[in-house]
Amino acid sequence: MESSPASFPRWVPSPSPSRSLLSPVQDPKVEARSDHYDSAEDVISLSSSSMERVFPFSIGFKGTSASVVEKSLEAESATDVEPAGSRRNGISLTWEDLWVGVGDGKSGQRMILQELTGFAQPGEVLAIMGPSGCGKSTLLDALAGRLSSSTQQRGKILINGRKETLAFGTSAYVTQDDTLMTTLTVREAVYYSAQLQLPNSMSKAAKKERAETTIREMGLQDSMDTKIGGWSRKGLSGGQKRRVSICIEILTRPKLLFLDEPTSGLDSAASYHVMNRIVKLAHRDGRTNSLFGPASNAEQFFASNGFPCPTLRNPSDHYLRTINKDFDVDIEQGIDGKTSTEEAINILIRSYTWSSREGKPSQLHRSMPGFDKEIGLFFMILAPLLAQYRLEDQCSCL
Ligand SMILES: Nc1ncnc2c1ncn2[C@@H]1O[C@H](COP(=O)(O)OP(=O)(O)OP(=O)(O)O)[C@@H](O)[C@H]1O
Repeated sequence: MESSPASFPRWVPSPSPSRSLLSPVQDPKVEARSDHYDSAEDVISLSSSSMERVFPFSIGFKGTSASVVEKSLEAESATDVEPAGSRRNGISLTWEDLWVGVGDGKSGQRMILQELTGFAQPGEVLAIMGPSGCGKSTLLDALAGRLSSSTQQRGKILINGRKETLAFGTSAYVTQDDTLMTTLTVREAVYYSAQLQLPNSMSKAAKKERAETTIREMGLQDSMDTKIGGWSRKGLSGGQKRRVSICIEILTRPKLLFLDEPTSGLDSAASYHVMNRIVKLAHRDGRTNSLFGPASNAEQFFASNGFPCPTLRNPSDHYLRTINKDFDVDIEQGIDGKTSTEEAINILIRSYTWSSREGKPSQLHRSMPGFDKEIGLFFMILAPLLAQYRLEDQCSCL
């Protein structure tokens, strides 16, 4: 019996990064290239809402005084829920010609990211997809200004088209690793965090209410009084811990939210609900059209290059299968019985480079001289697909 692919649930992709909060790398080359973007088409963004926590963007971050933070938070609490479609407080994020490298132990440098360009706009949820180790976390770390000091970065990262400092609390980052106090209950962890993060102008009762609402939003109402637990004492499951981490980060309704694998450890229903909630938070500040085009373009892109998604296969799985060459040694026949992964990657890179030069997928994209295949593949997937893979498109398929 044959079923329609549309009747099958699709995997909800999850963004990534994971490292500790560190000072941004101050690269003189980056500083020197801090032009403004004039065109709306030259802009990107992630999700949205409002407030809290340091956002050490790699360009121009100078820190923000507590009073500014407080004002920002107070203003936010006054307009906590904005009408759907409003982009008034949204943040657009653009990155262009972004390079990140690390020392290779000798005197050279190994590039992790090369010449990446993209954007995210308010009200949008973008998913970054790519094989393990291709640099997804590094990209998000770079965008969030969290690259470790052992890395070097150059390129432009612009906020609302400008080299700008975000007020404290404007962005939040849910890391891959859950760093939670194991002895606290869910209610305590989220409430204490609300007390620390939310402005003094909010009453204790309002903070408590915000904490409990957020816990419910993440479907943790039945675990409110469960201790988080750790290796010595079992408490929450891994997926529940992920949700507590997300709760803590969205308490303040940040305008820019970076999530590193927010659904790891969650079953498909929980993944759907968590992502659905995140999408709703993003929509609170307004839905925008991605210049990279809708997620469905990805299917067309792969199909037109000779790699159509087979019936009943999840498209996201198909893309990753097509470009992941880590296990090529196990694949004798190539991905379609004749083409090797290496060849498939080259075909996709050439096609994307050509189409971008023709101005098709992205006017932001520049020619990519000298980028290696791994990075090319990363760019291929990250720029046209990653940035295109909007969660609302995914969710609507579920
Ligand atoms: N600070 C660093 N020093 C040295 N190498 C690094 C550093 N940061 C990242 N790398 C390397 O860069 C590559 C990309 O790492 P990254 O964590 O960004 O990949 P990823 O796509 O997020 O992988 P995964 O999906 O498996 O989490 C890896 O080979 C990693 O070892």
